Amino acid sequence: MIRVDILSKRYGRVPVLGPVHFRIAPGETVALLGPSGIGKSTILRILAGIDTDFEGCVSRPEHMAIVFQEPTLLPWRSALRNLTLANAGLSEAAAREALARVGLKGRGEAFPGQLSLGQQRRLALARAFAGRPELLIMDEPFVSLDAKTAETMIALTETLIAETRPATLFVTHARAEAERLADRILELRGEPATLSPHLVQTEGYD
Ligand SMILES: Nc1ncnc2c1ncn2[C@@H]1O[C@H](COP(=O)(O)OP(=O)(O)OP(=O)(O)O)[C@@H](O)[C@H]1O
Repeated sequence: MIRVDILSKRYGRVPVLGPVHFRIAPGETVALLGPSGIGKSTILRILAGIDTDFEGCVSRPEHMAIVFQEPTLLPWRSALRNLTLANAGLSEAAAREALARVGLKGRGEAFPGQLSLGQQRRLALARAFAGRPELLIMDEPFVSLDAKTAETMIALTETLIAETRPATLFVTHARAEAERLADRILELRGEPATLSPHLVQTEGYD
């Protein structure tokens, strides 16, 4: 069980988050929804352990993967090496299989700069799922894509989540996207931001 218990988060003197408490069960997909600037990415960074400067505590599994808005690939490494370097113990055969799963069969030797942006995003997804993480964190992975590419990516993510079943927290502005992918939606509101009470399901979570 992943536990996030944030009492408060400030940047300097500015309070950004008030009390934010939620749990994510193994295999559950949770969407974090809210307007721009409310603190969604801040919560992801706290959950990922990238930001430790907050009041509260977080408990998460060690084995996690993060998909950022931009693909954040190593430009001087091949697609294959991007997968094996990020996932210790991943065999070359398994990495090739992971590339094939996202439609990049035969592109293992290509460098990120030789792939289109849509292909780079698919490579970033393959990298995240190939290691079979217990926790998957995604920060607006479908933003600023054309409608067709976004649809392909969402469908692919749905399939990979169904196959791999990590506990997933993903950030989005788009309610339709949240409703489609998530088992549960958490919505941030207010200043400093807290979770909108009527949307938070606590039953069954201690
Ligand atoms: N490193 C930082 N220093 C100071 N303020 C910051 C920092 N990072 C974020 N903020 C501020 O904290 C607030 C929350 O930012 P955050 O990026 O978490 O919002 P968000 O909901 O993810 O926004 P968006 O949907 O636009 O990505 C914003 O007002 C932002 O300006």
